[in-house]
Amino acid sequence: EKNTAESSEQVVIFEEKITKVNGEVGIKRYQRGKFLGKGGFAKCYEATNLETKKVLAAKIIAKSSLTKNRARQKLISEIKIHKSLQNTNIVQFEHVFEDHENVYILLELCSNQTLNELIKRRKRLTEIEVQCYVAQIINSLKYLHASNVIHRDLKLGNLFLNKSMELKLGDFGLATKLEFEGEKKRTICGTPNYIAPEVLDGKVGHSFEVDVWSLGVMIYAMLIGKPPFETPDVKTTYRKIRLNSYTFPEHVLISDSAKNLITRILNLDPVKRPTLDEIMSHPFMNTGGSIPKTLPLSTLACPPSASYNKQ
Ligand SMILES: CC[C@@H]1C(=O)N(C)c2cncnc2N1C1CCCC1
Repeated sequence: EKNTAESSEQVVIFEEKITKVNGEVGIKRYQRGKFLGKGGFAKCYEATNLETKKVLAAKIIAKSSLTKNRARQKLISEIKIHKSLQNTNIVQFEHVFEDHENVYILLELCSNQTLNELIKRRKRLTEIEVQCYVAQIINSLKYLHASNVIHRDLKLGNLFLNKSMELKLGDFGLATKLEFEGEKKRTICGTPNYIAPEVLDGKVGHSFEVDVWSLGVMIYAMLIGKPPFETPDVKTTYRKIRLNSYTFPEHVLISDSAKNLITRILNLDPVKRPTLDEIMSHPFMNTGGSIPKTLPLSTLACPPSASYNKQ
């Protein structure tokens, strides 16, 4: 028969041996689909649960890449925290299992990639679109902080978009859970453009306010097209962050309420930054279409942002 590429392409299955409660041994099979890309130590693919036909996103981490204890601890922490979360604006953690070679993490599929790709394509978003994405980010952060979890790596590349362009916060590799009231964290971590000044300072310790800082950086990046402190060199970026040195470029028109909100959030003093509720009730989040105050957030229909799906 015609030896076309399809027929020679081998079907890759990864399977999980499960022992049911009654002691019976069963097998769960997943068919590996298209390559989604690399994420840290992981190779990511679409994966179909052959029983339920549900298509998921699989992060496959070779155990051989987990020799260093730091990488192992990070993965264990990511799984422990992400597994415990359930929110409409957080990537759903579906399942995790391992075999001799790999660890398999199965997550909710977000087929419209991330806000990072959207900004790269569109250059910048309209204020209405930004309000809509910010409302969803705040919804996820209110839940996360109420669960005593700090994300610590908020950036456009960790905000995923599903087929309906709904926003889903993902990648809990740098997240941490606070064990007691008022606990402060000291480990320096995050992505240079989005990292809060107090994390760089390293002496005072940091808490939930670092996620609010990163939200301010993301609002700026969505409206302007690039993050406020971005430079070709990380050390210079850190200096600009510590000096709070950024400007609003003349050629990009943004409203005074947008500038006011960004300025309030990017305060070097964490306690002076607005809370998530204060951001939600800021004029920037309540101008544009006259949305009656009585409508619950969920009915806030987002304006159509062109999705990637061709169909
Ligand atoms: C599976 C890893 C990561 C992710 O976390 N989610 C939720 C996701 C969900 N849907 C598609 N891709 C996703 N990714 C991409 C894959 C390559 C880089 C990041």
